[in-house]
Amino acid sequence: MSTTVRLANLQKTYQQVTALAGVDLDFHRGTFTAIMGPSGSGKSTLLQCAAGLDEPTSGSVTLAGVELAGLSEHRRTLLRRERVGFVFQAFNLVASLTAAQNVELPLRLAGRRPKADRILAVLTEVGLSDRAQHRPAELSGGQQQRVAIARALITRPDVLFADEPTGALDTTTSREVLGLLRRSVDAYGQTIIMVTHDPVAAAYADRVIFLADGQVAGELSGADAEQIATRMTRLEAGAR
Ligand SMILES: Nc1ncnc2c1ncn2[C@@H]1O[C@H](COP(=O)(O)OP(=O)(O)OP(=O)(O)O)[C@@H](O)[C@H]1O
Repeated sequence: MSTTVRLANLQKTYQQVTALAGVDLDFHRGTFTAIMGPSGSGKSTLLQCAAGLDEPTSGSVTLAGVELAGLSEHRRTLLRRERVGFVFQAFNLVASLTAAQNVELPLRLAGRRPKADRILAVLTEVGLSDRAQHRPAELSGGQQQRVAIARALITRPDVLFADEPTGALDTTTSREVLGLLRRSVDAYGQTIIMVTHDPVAAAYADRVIFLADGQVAGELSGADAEQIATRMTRLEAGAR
């Protein structure tokens, strides 16, 4: 199995606070991984460092075969633009642009000319072919998140990072969005790394990594929501 993202002895310290205390993880191509852990355990820091949005204090991040340490800010930006997709809790769509224009944006930023049929195909994949000309304010939260996923997938990124992608959605809409992420893994071999607090969301992943105090505190593969919730309860009680 080929590795898309490799973290080696990753450490991150903010002033006196240790957010990551030596994390070693490999994320394989075409797999869906959830990152869980108590509040403050380092999940967002891990995601930010792995995606090249933040610099670790020490250790190494290799993304699609490229070592991030020592890359200039410009090279790092290009790598993110070409290799990485992002989905956030707050959707982060551009309010003045239609769904189709939002989806086109990463291609335009990369200097590529978007093809209308390709944009429509991606919007169709996320079930929004009839909403291409609607602006974010005219869409429900779940629809906005599906536009954000289409925007993240349009460049066919090596890895999609998702930070609490269902945090602002109700249960039914969350399931739709998670089903969509799962399908992108199964149908296109997308690689996904997702931070979540929700054991039901994590159960859509192939593997769940648990963090505690900035370190890997265990993992589960193919677990259901109940098994994941049980492990989380133990971690939150301070047990490893
Ligand atoms: N910019 C910063 N400056 C100082 N400390 C920070 C900063 N960002 C994060 N931290 C600290 O690093 C630790 C890990 O934070 P992080 O946000 O990665 O945790 P998390 O697991 O994502 O938490 P949550 O589930 O509450 O979002 C925490 O103790 C946090 O207070």
